[in-house]
Amino acid sequence: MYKNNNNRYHKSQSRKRHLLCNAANDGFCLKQTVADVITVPNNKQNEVPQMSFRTIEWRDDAVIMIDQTRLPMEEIYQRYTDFNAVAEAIKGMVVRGAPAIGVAAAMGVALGAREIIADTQESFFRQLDNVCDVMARTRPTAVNLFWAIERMKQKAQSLKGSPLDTIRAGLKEEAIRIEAEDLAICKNIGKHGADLIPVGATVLTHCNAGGLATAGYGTALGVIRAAHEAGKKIQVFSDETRPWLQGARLTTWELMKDKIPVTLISDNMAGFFMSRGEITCCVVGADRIAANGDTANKIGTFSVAVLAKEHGIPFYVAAPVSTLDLSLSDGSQIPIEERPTTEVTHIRGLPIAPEGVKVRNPSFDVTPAKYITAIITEHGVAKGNYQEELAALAAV
Ligand SMILES: CSC[C@@H](O)[C@@H](O)C(=O)COP(=O)(O)O
Repeated sequence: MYKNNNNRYHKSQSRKRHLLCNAANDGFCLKQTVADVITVPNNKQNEVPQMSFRTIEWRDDAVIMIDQTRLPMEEIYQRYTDFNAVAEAIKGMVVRGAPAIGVAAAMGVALGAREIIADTQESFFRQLDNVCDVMARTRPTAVNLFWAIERMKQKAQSLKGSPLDTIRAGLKEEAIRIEAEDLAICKNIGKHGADLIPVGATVLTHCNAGGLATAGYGTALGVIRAAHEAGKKIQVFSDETRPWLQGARLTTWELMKDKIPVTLISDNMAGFFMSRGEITCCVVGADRIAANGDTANKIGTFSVAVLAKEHGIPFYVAAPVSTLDLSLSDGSQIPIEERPTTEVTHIRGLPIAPEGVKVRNPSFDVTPAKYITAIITEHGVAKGNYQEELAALAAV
């Protein structure tokens, strides 16, 4: 048995204020009424002073997430108190990016634990398993989601026998801890990766592996941020990343906010700029990395990696060790999500293809390890023998 209640905060860029809206309607802010005014990037438990936006946070027993379906046109913060709605938000890309959906799933489990009405431990744990299953069915490729759910299950098990409110409080603390750790992890990825970026480099990135895809700072963009903070005077080329346009909408938005020089290109332009010597290196994120280094990331990453190899350009993957799936010997075993065909046939509701056309929409591809110059993690950099080096980094 669960309770349900969700709200939405709207930061109108023109009016510069935040509105609390009822999320039970169809999702268009114009129809919503002003119920409250808040300052959004503000969590006393875990300040993120250097980020000008907040991807996800636990506040006042609710999960607040920036709505990534609306960026860059509107900066809207959704408020969730129901785990089913968090699951829908993950599926619907309100929150996205492997580490960020891990944090969202953990917070969803913590919300679910609060919603459970149970007389016995058995009933509580049975219902908690159901909450975890709902979270696990959201998106199949990013292993961070399953890693975070497993961590929440282990936390609950460690508190088994305690009063249910103690277990609920423990789960909330664990979810907040996962978020805080993710930010620290991204900073360390940045530290390890920045050395690989030459002074004055033009760095190509694909999709969004930034603060929006994590608890803040980012993985690939964490490396770029750290190089920028070190004064290396770099610039970024951002692939638009069809069909969902994470590069055009999100990477450009967050880099421009941070005043890191960025140029938007369409996906089919990468080879042109590489052939002219205008790209120094590539840095991308990852959704799942197999034991041999094969890496699943946003669809189109593989093509960029092949082009980079052809032009002798280093191709780096930046990811936390929670993205490693050492149970898989190679990338052929990574499950690839296929998303709705309308993401390909439509842009913002407008059709761009004939009605009824046959469509495929795999959301990720796998880049074989041979195309990857190095994998940058928070524990260090693997280059060469991924089998051994990734296992060693995971064991730190
Ligand atoms: C730090 S995020 C790494 C990856 O999750 C990212 O590159 C990516 O592919 C995101 O895909 P998305 O479908 O937007 O969730």
